[in-house]
Order: sequence, then structure tokens, then C-alpha cells
Amino acid sequence: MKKVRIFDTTLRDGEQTPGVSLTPNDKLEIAKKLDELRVDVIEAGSAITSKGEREAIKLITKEGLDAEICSFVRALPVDIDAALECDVDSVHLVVPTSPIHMKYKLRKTEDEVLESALKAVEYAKDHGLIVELSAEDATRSDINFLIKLFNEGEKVGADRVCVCDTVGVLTPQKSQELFKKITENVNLPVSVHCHNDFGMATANTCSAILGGAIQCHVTVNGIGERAGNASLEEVVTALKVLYGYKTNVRMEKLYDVSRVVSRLMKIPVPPNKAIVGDNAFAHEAGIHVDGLIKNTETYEPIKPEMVGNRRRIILGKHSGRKALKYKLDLMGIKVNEEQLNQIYNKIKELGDLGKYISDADLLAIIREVLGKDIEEKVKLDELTVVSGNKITPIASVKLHHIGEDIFLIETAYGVGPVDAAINAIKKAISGVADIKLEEYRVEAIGGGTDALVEVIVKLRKGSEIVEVRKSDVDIIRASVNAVMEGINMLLS
Ligand SMILES: CC(=O)SCCNC(=O)CCNC(=O)[C@H](O)C(C)(C)COP(=O)(O)OP(=O)(O)OC[C@H]1O[C@@H](n2cnc3c(N)ncnc32)[C@H](O)[C@@H]1OP(=O)(O)O
Ligand SMILES: CC(=O)C(=O)O
Repeated sequence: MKKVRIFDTTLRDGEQTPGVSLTPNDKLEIAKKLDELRVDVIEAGSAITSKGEREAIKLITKEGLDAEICSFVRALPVDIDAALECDVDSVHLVVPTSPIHMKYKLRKTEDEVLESALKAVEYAKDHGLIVELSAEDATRSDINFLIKLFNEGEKVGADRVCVCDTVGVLTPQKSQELFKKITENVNLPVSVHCHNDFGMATANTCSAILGGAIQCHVTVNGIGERAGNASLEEVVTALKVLYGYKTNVRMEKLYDVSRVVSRLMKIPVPPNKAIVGDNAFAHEAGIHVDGLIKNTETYEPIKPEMVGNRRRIILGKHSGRKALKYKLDLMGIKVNEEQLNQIYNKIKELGDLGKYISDADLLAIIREVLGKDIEEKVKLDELTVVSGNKITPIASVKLHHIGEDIFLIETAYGVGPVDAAINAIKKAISGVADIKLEEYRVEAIGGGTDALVEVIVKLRKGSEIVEVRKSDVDIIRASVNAVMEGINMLLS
């Protein structure tokens, strides 16, 4: 099985996502995650960008990670010096090669571009760096010029070359043909760097590998300039499952890394994102869930655990009775045929009203049908939140642990009043159970400052996860009520 190297550019091209910038510590946290994932190269940034960027790259190179640490550089000594200052192993030395980039951006002729590129490669090699010589906008360039640049680059010591589909105009067929021609005419290992302007980045990257490339540039969650880059999780999984190639990536960590990057970059992962989206293995339609219960392969091409994701059975308008029974069994709730039908009909009614049915909603329906009252284990007795322009938001809570008949009193700070309130509840409950807040989302219903807000929280206790939605005009109340209800569900 052929092995493909993974060159991760989340911290360089990914960070070029408009509006995103990371602190040095954020970059270090992501780099460590990428190293645990076992990518082969981490492009940690462009050292020339700023003092903070150099500080970040230095933090990463000092960490002694297993991955090769690389900096983007232009074909300029000043960029290479900045990369050297950060003690990187390698440089991704980028040279625009298309007529449009050379004429308008660089205002140089082909010969001048070639000369400056080769000088830069020599300079980087003289200073002990591994050099990946990359052709920017290669897919709109003259292929003979690309081959010439790469072969001349080899003569002055370049270690690898890269073909960049900078504005994402390749198609899978063209990609395979292009990489076949390049690899037939160039001795150095060839890498591929694809953008997603037409939603083709993953397919084009895989086709480049079929054509002979041995390394691909990818970003976590496919983030990057404009429509982004080829996504790491898609490429790695497609290469393994659909094409039969190997990588060093520990695929079971993909979901976790995706969420760390999403949190630090503040870019939510779309639910329908392949491989790592929350809907990638979620099923509502009754016919699908019935099939899945009989054999998961009916509607899942791979097991969610393979990529660290999990299966979610969602109840709603499209559910069938088997899905409901499956959910009830998971919750350890026994019902007779008539009760099952009653619960089922209520789910359909809510679905027809356009409602999403969360775990908490399901529990409420079950309680209504089975005639059981809500048994609270922990009750919110008091909540005080103080916030303002000259005070760090602080909250204190008093929870009544009903079973033990004791009060749990805690105070906590937060970045805002909601954060402070939730932190105080987390602290108070920590002695009772290990409950983690996995996800917190807010959706406004209507406009204006008095709009109803809906807060969605996901809480985890061990392997059990519950989702609760609560709406209120007061975001703090909605958040706290959602968290308290989730805690009670996990404790019951
Ligand atoms: C496709 C890609 O992703 S390319 C990577 C994009 N990444 C970045 O731009 C990193 C962040 N950039 C920055 O912080 C800044 O742009 C800097 C520090 C690199 C440069 O800032 P400035 O010196 O103010 O230049 P500015 O950004 O305005 O213009 C870019 C210059 O680099 C030149 N240039 C662009 N690419 C290259 C290259 N590969 N090799 C040599 N020169 C290049 C341009 O022609 C232009 O030069 P000019 O001033 O002679 O016209
Ligand atoms: C180098 C790079 O990021 C590009 O050409 O897209």
C-alpha cells in the first residue's frame, strides 16, 4: 500500500482565513494536536508576517515535536532570514509562476522569476534548511516553465516541489493528468496544494496522488483562504477508504482535532461537514435508522469511531417507531405498544410544527405519556451574576443536592456573565459527578434586544451525552436552565 505524506497548513493557509488570527499559545496548542495526529509536516506560519507570528513559530520549534516544522517564505532572503530566526526545519518557498501573477503581481519576466527563485533556494540550502519549492498558481502556468523551475531547483538543492492550485481551477481529470506529466519529468518528490473554490479540493488532491504526487497540503476542517483548502480529514479518510493509500495519521483523533481548531479559530464546523460534522453519522429518517439497526453498513460507509466521531440517532418528523424504540432502549426506558405509539405520535406532531426534538424534549414527552413527574436531583436555589464595564464577570450559585439534602455553594469568574454562571455551576457540581460541557450554542429567535434566545447545550458524563435546548428572553436564564436540566438528565 503506497504511503502519502501529510503536509498540514492549518497554521499558515488555514490561519489566512479572513478574520482569523491566533495567539502564539493558540498556535502551539494546535501544533501539539497536529503532532499527536502524526501529520508529517506542520507549516507553522509565515515567519515574516509579524513579531507575534515569529514568537508562535519559535514556541512550536522549541517544543521538540516529531513533525517537520516549516515556514512559508517568499523567494526573498528577508523571509528566509525570518524563518531561520525561528529555527524551523524547512521552508515552503513559494514562487508565482503563472503569466498573470508574474506580470501583474511581481512585475517580472519568467527569466527573472526563475533567477530569483533559484537564488532563494540556494540561500535557504546554504543555511541548512529543507526546501519545498512551490509554484504558486501552477495550474494556470505553462507546464514547461513549471518543469524547468523544478528541475533547475533540484540542481541547486531543492528537496521537494509543490504544485499549487491557488484559485481552485483544477478538475479531478486534469489533476491526475497534470501530476502524471510533472512526476514523469521531475525527479524530486512532488506535493499538491489545492484550494476549494469549486468544492473540488479533496477530489483534486486525491487525483493528484493517483497521478503520482506523494505529499498533500491540507488543513483541518478545510479552512483557508476564500473557500478554503483541501480538508485534512476528508483527504486522509478518502485516500485510505476509497483509494487504498496509507498515511501516518491517527484517524481516530480527527474529530477531536477538528473541534480544537474550530474552538481556537472560532469557525464552527458545519453540521454536514464530511467526516467530522455532527451530522456526518447522524440519522433521522425512519427507513435509514431501521436499516442501521439491522446493519450499520446500510447507511454508513465507515464506522464513526474510525474518525473519532459518533453515531447520533435524531428523533423528529421523519422518525419511525424502530428509531424511537432504539432510543428508549438506550435510555433504559420500558414502554408498552400503546405508550410507544403515543410518544411516537407526539414526536410527529412536534415535527409537523417545525420543532427540533432534543433529548430533553423527548424526556418531557416520555414523562407526560408515562405520567411520571420530573424528579430533580439538583435544584438551582440561588444565582447571582455581576457584570459591567469595570468588573470581571463573576457569578455565585447555591444548588440544592436534594438526595443528600446539602447545599453546594460556589463562585466563579468568566469571560462574560454566561461563562461565569456556567463556571460556577460546573464548580458546584464537580463534587457530585464528572459532567463536562461539550458544546454551547445560542440562536436568536426574532430580532431586537428583547428577542427570545434559544440556548443549546451538550453535556457529557462518561460516554453519555445529552442535548438540551432552552429559550428565554434572558440569555443567562436560558443558559443556566439548559445546563441544570442537562445535569439532572445525566444524574437520573
Ligand atoms: C497564495 C498564498 O497563500 S500566498 C501567502 C499569503 N500569505 C501572506 O500574505 C502572509 C501574510 N503577509 C504579510 O504579513 C505581508 O503581506 C508581508 C509581511 C509578507 C509583506 O508585507 P509588505 O512588505 O507590506 O508587502 P505587501 O503585502 O503589501 O505586498 C507583497 C509584496 O510581496 C511580493 N511578493 C508576493 N509574493 C512573492 C513571492 N512569492 N516572492 C517574492 N515576492 C513576492 C509582491 O510582489 C509585493 O511586492 P512589491 O511591494 O514589490 O509590489
Ligand atoms: C502557496 C499557496 O498557499 C497557494 O498557492 O495557494
